Amino acid sequence: MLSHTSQKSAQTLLRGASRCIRPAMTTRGYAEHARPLDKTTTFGGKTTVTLIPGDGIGAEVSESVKEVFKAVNAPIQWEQVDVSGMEIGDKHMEDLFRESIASVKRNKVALKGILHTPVERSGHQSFNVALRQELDIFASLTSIKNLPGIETRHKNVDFCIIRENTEGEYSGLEHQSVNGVVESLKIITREKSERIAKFAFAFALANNRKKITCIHKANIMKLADGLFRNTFKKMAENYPTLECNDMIVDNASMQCVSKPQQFDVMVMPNLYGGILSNIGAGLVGGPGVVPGCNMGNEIALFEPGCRHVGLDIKGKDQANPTALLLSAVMMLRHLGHHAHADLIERAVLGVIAEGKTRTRDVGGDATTQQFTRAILDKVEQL
Ligand SMILES: NC(=O)C1=CN([C@@H]2O[C@H](COP(=O)(O)OP(=O)(O)OC[C@H]3O[C@@H](n4cnc5c(N)ncnc54)[C@H](O)[C@@H]3O)[C@@H](O)[C@H]2O)C=CC1
Ligand SMILES: O=C(O)CCC(=O)C(=O)O
Ligand SMILES: [Mg+2]
Repeated sequence: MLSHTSQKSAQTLLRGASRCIRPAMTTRGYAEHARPLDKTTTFGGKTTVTLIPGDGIGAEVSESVKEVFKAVNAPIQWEQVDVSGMEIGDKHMEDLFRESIASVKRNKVALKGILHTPVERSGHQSFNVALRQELDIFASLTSIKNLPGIETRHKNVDFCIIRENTEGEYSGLEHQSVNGVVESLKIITREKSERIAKFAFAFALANNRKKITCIHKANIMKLADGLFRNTFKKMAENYPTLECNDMIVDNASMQCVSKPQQFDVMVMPNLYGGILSNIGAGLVGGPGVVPGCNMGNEIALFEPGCRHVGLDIKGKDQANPTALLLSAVMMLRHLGHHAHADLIERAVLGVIAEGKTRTRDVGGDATTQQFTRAILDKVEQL
């Protein structure tokens, strides 16, 4: 049984989850999450969505999404905020960051690229992480699925990574107690472990998934990951129809690259999600093809599932826009625009399956613009 206070928050969450998650009705079986649609900003049949292109390849792949949305007449009005994580300490950027948060809070739905966080500077919190914490978009979802046409070592890969998005190793609490000794705090709370476990089970049921694996390192972090794992196990008692197991993160990484078909839904603390979503992306074609989203009780923010900035190819017209396009497809489904979502998805997957026009990351030589053009042509044919 859950404690009294936890029961209360679990009940709140239950209400949130039941309205937050609707069954998938998708051609690819992507999760469809939803928040009450009446809270979106909709005028004249168009829903206003915050667009944060981000750094690196963000501008180019966002351009691709905008072109495709225009071609299919998707009922979306973009509210674009060009915030960047590159300019540390810049007052204008801090203002834009606040503006992006205000915009997402207002619109409740966003599409986002990735903001860069320089490794070498201290005293600068990642805008990506700050955004997730401030908006309390606590559940990160990455869909790892083979795309027909992209040759991979493993076939029939289809699993979802659900990652706690607001605490754990990303708490940003570090200090040097004495010179040469750094303490970095990982925060795991029962409340947030319960809400992510609850989310994962509700998600699995709503999306006709059969099995949930909790990933942890409770053999070493007995208190922190022990709490995460025990909370998951308690929650599992409420879901007798779902098969549950747990796995240490080291083994899970090995299992992922050797027998990925054993996984269906995986739930885990923050950093393990970052690592496993990257391993997962490697299984199915790389960061350019994996979509994702971040869900809160009211806000949904869609962004590429393994969150790469791509500074090295910025402005070179080489980026694969598929990850952002498929994230945008998830967003359209979230908003109930199924016909537009299906059309874009069929066009994107159709071009990939044909294999004539492919970006370099998946073995071709097409530019971002050529790949986008091929999708637009495909839309015309469908
Ligand atoms: N460095 C940062 O500022 C941030 C890093 N991260 C995380 O750190 C990890 C590694 O990040 P980085 O080293 O910055 O990786 P990165 O952004 O340099 O990406 C790695 C490689 O994948 C390629 N790539 C990524 N997306 C692509 C696309 N759509 N099309 C074609 N090629 C693409 C890049 O060009 C690059 O060669 C990731 O897991 C990411 O989630 C997350 C947010 C910010
Ligand atoms: O924002 C960052 O700099 C890193 C965040 C990260 O690793 C992630 O979003 O997966
Ligand atoms: Mg990461």
